[in-house]
Amino acid sequence: MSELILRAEELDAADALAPVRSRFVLDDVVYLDGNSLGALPAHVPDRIADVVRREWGELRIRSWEESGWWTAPERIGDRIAPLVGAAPGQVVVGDSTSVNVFKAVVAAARLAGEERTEILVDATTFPTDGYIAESAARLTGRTLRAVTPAEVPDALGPRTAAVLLNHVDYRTGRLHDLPALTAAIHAAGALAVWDLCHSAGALPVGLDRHGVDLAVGCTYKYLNGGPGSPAFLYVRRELQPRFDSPLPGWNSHAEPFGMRPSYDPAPGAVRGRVGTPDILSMLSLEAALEVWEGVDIDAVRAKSLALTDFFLSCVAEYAGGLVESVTPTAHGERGSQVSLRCENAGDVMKRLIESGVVGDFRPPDVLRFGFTPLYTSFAEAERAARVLGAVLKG
Ligand SMILES: Cc1ncc(COP(=O)(O)O)c(C=O)c1O
Ligand SMILES: Nc1c(O)cccc1C(=O)C[C@H](N)C(=O)O
Repeated sequence: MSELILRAEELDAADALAPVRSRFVLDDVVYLDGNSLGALPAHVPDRIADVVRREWGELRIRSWEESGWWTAPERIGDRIAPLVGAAPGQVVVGDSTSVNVFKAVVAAARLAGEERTEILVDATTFPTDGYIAESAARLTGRTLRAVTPAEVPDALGPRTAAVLLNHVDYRTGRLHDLPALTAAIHAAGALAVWDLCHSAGALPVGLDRHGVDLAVGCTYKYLNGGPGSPAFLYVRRELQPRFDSPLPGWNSHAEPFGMRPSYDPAPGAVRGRVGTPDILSMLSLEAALEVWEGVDIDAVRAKSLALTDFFLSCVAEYAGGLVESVTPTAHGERGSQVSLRCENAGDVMKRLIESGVVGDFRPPDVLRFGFTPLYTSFAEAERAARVLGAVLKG
């Protein structure tokens, strides 16, 4: 047996998170795409069957109150809050990430005041954030400038209203320095809006500690909420009274059943709600979050770094010289994925998937491998690198 296989066995035997894997539905496939769609937690189907059959089928309309449907967005927000370092009452769940990016950027521009005429957006962002920021800028009468996160400190100035950044780059897996960038944005008098899609559930974020103003994130990646599960929006407590939503639907009204013609926003995170929540998806997410019972996000981070370190050393052994890592080696700059560049990456990923290793391909030449510490083992990291080496050597 190779040394790396033995090493993987030792690492798995010493892994305190290893038992959490049994909380998920998994098979023999090495699933390294949890950074796109997390695996199914085993108890979710029964919970959803109960929601459909009993809460909807039998209780019907009564469930809005009796089954806690009405308050699900803020209740589930409070369940996500500790994972992203937020005290209760600041996170609300609902809508897609894209819609929440829109709410957050428009609200940030409004909070910044009219004399601040420019919004900065991460030039390396997942495209939806760029599209939405452009529209938000146009609607609020601001100009939009795309800069890389490294260029942000120099681009800031008295005209900057808000800056929209990704915590982890979806393509390279680079972790950006949220504390330092947030501090620089604040020093310029602007607001910091963070997209946590690739960090929520993968590493500690520390939203409150670092004074982040607004943040959004999806729940179908490392939070395993299921395909299209609702996103979350964080609004820092001090900003909530002035948070002026561009989508002030009736669910965010102080008295939604008052059916008043004029809008009076609810206090707190509820102000980030819009319309009727997607209850089936929302309650799937709530059930999925139970896998975090007894799990410490710092332990998740430690395992994530150990997994990606180990995978990189296995890649060096099995595929050295055939791929180039575009993910930083420094721990402080790495999220929970490894991105490797190679020729014909699209075809390579197809062959990997046929061989039982699922990652994904992002144009033009990146193979992405996401490591979900709740269910990925070191043996799987070794096997993925070994199969990659075999595929590349043809
Ligand atoms: C950084 C980032 N933002 C946003 C999204 C997606 O937004 P939505 O949930 O609206 O599809 C993704 C991935 O899909 C993403 O990686
Ligand atoms: N949101 C997705 C979807 O609806 C279909 C397929 C993939 C996705 C993704 O999550 C893509 C992902 N954000 C990425 O980092 O590429």
